[in-house]
Parts: sequence; structure tokens; C-alpha cells
Amino acid sequence: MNADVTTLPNYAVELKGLTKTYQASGKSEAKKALIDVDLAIPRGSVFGLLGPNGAGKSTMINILAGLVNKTSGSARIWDLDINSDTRQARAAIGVVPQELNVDPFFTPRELLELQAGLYGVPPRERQSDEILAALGLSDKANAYARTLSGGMRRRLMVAKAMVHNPPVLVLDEPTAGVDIELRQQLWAHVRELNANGTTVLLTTHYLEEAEELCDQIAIINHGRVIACDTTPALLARLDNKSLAIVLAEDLQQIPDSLTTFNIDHPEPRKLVFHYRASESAVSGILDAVSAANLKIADVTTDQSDLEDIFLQLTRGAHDEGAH
Ligand SMILES: Nc1ncnc2c1ncn2[C@@H]1O[C@H](COP(=O)(O)OP(=O)(O)OP(=O)(O)O)[C@@H](O)[C@H]1O
Repeated sequence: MNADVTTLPNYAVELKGLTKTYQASGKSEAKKALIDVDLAIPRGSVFGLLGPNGAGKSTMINILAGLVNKTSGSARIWDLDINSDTRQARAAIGVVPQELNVDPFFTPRELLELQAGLYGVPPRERQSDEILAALGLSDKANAYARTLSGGMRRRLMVAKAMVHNPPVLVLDEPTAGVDIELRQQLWAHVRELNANGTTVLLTTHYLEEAEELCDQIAIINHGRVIACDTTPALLARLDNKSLAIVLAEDLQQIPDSLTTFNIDHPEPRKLVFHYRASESAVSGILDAVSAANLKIADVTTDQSDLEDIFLQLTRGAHDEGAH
């Protein structure tokens, strides 16, 4: 994009030990919103920050956007420190906020021109029409913003964040309250921006959204990053489960009928089944054990923190729907 190819950083965003404590005020106690967060977002990726309400996602984004002061640690955007290279770091990032605060009496083209002016982009370098086209808003370039649909407004917010041609784009819950069709459209636009070289950081409550769009996912909960991996690796971790069965009697040898399963036999009365949640159901395993005439005394499943979070997140997605 606008940076010199010879100086392209490996990481679009790099956080080290980033910590934010909101001070106590009035009746509310001090709140640790981010605790010692290390995160490296590769240049050119679509990176998902996944976490439930209150996890600390907005705090992280607001620190990058310069709206919230960190308590300690460091944050670099495009290899520019947000404290010592504030102005350049700010110019390297475009942030699309959650709220759709579009001024209703301006047209999309006027809004982009105004925004470009705010960022000091000289008129000859402005690309309002190109940006509107990239986001499928050419038809509406001269319509009052108040006549735009919710999905168009959201795309206009993305367009506004792109006027200064930042190499890093942050989308804070881009599809909250957006119906399925518009969600697909928005995802297509995000993919296109990414294909054209923009690194995208998006926050979401929805595993499905992160899975669909992101190359890498970090899961954040209670201010800490509890998992960070490539999307396939993370999904594989979420998918790998084990079921331990304690038998009522000692077992000398695993019955032939069970050898198709991936089983450990660590103790005479214990069998541990390893399975992929996407491929097998627990009931199938229990049925097979019963069919082999083995008496079950107890059953336990392993529940890692990650799985708890995963359950929490997916449950949240179903309960809330698009909000
Ligand atoms: N200005 C503030 N003053 C005090 N506490 C705050 C402030 N902003 C956020 N918090 C607290 O910090 C924690 C993290 O909030 P944050 O908004 O970063 O979470 P989030 O992951 O973005 O949540 P959501 O998905 O609901 O937007 C929460 O407990 C929140 O109540």
C-alpha cells in the first residue's frame, strides 16, 4: 500500500505486555481490562480478536486508535510506537467503530472528502470515488447518507476509515446487527480490501465470523489472551476432545469392536477415547462400549479453558442472535 516496499514490517500490529487498568471512579472499582497482552498481527493477514462481552476487545482497539491511554506495555502499528511516533502510527491505521454515526445530511462523497481533509490528505491524492467503488457505494455517492440502508452505512464507515489509505484496518464488530445477506457482502468487501494488501484486524463475538474470514484468531477473555493460533490449528484444538470411561471391572484387552476408535488404556479399569467433536458424538462411543458388554462405572470429559470459552462464545452467539 502506501509504505515503501523495502521497509515493510513483518507485523502490522505488535503488542508487548499491554496492560490497561481503568481507575476507580465514584462507586465503580478499578478494572483491569487488559493484562499483559502480547500479540503479533502478521502483515497482510485478516486477524480475528474473539471474545465475549467485556473481554477487553474495545479497550485494545481504542488504545490503537489513540482514544484510550494504556497503563503499561507497548503497542506498535506498522512498526511505529504509538507513544513515540504517535502521528505516524495514527496515520497507519483506520478504525471502523461499532456505532453507525453517519452524519445524515452529507452525501457519502462529501463525508469521505471531509474525512480526507481531517487526515490532511491533499485533494489531488484523494481517492473518494475509488474507495466508494471498492465498497459498492458508487451508486449512492451523491445520495444523502440518511437515505442509505444499515448495510450501506456500515460500508460507508469502512470507506471513511480508508480515506488516508492506511495499511491497517480495524473493524470493531463489523456485523453486529447485520442480517445474513449483508454480512456476506461485508465479508466479501473485507476479503477484497485484504486481497489488495490491507491488513485487517476485526473483533467479533462470533466464532463463525472469525472462522469464515480470519487467517489467525486470538481469543481474549477477562483481559487476557488465552489462545492465539492460525484458524485451522485453533479449530482443531477446539475440535479435539477426550472421553474417559471408568469400567466396573478390570479389562485385559480392548475388544475388537472398539479398535476403530482412538483409545488409550492407561489403567485396567480406564479407557480414554480421543475423538473429534465434529465427527463423532459421545452417545456413539457410549453405545459402542455398551455393545461390547463393558459395564460403565463413571464417565468424564476433559474441559479445557479454551472449550469453556468456546462454549460460552457459541452459546452467546445463539442467545443474542445478531444484535
Ligand atoms: N471507560 C471505562 N471505565 C471503566 N471501565 C471500563 C471502561 N471501558 C471499559 N471498561 C471495562 O473494561 C472491561 C473491558 O471492556 P471492553 O469494552 O474493552 O470489552 P469488549 O471485549 O470490547 O466488550 P464488548 O464485546 O461488549 O464490546 C469491561 O469490564 C468494562 O466494563
